[in-house]
Amino acid sequence: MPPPAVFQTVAAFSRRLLIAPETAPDDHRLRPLLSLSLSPPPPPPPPSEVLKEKDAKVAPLTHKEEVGRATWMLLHTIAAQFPDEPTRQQKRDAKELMALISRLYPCKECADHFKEVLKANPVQAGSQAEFSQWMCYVHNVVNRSLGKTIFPCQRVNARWGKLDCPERSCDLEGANDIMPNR
Ligand SMILES: Cc1cc2nc3c(=O)[nH]c(=O)nc-3n(C[C@H](O)[C@H](O)[C@H](O)COP(=O)(O)OP(=O)(O)OC[C@H]3O[C@@H](n4cnc5c(N)ncnc54)[C@H](O)[C@@H]3O)c2cc1C
Repeated sequence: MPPPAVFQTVAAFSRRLLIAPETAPDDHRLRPLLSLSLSPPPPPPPPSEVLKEKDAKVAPLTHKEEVGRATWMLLHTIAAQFPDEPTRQQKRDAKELMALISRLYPCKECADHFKEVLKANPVQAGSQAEFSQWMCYVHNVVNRSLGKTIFPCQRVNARWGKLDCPERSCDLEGANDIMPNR
């Protein structure tokens, strides 16, 4: 015998409240802990549909803002991990990295603007502190041009500190380390 109409209404309402409308029904993170559903759960979708839904959720970065945030995260993290006493090669690498970003950054107007920023502010990578302060400075130049808040560079180590890797396994070797200067 089907459940009384009042229960069906409550169950339908609870599903609408507890599961975000744009959420796929199999997204366990957003499923309610307690569902009032009286009907058995729908059968799982065929594997091909699951793939399509997952693909949609991990769509490639397409927005300028997302690419920007991801790039700044990488650049500030590289600067935070940069050796206190870099080798000549590491100093060259830092300059080359920034030059490559200014040529290959996937937003032409951003790349062109960043070339100008680099011309006016040549890379300073004589030490970890110098490189991370320089990175903060040029990020602020971009922030200013976009009307964004200026970041206080004295707080850059608090925002982008050394990675917490076991036994400092993320640290790069520098001129001061066992490996000789390249
Ligand atoms: C090289 C480069 C050039 C770009 N040029 C352009 C452009 O010309 N036009 C455009 O529209 N977009 C450009 N972008 C993207 C833009 O800078 C932002 O990344 C994007 O708009 C998203 O901004 P956001 O406010 O989320 O934070 P973001 O600016 O991406 O910053 C990410 C996080 O870094 C921290 N942060 C902010 N400022 C600093 C700083 N000075 N030092 C250290 N940490 C800081 C904050 O915690 C912030 O949340 C560029 C990105 C890069 C990497």
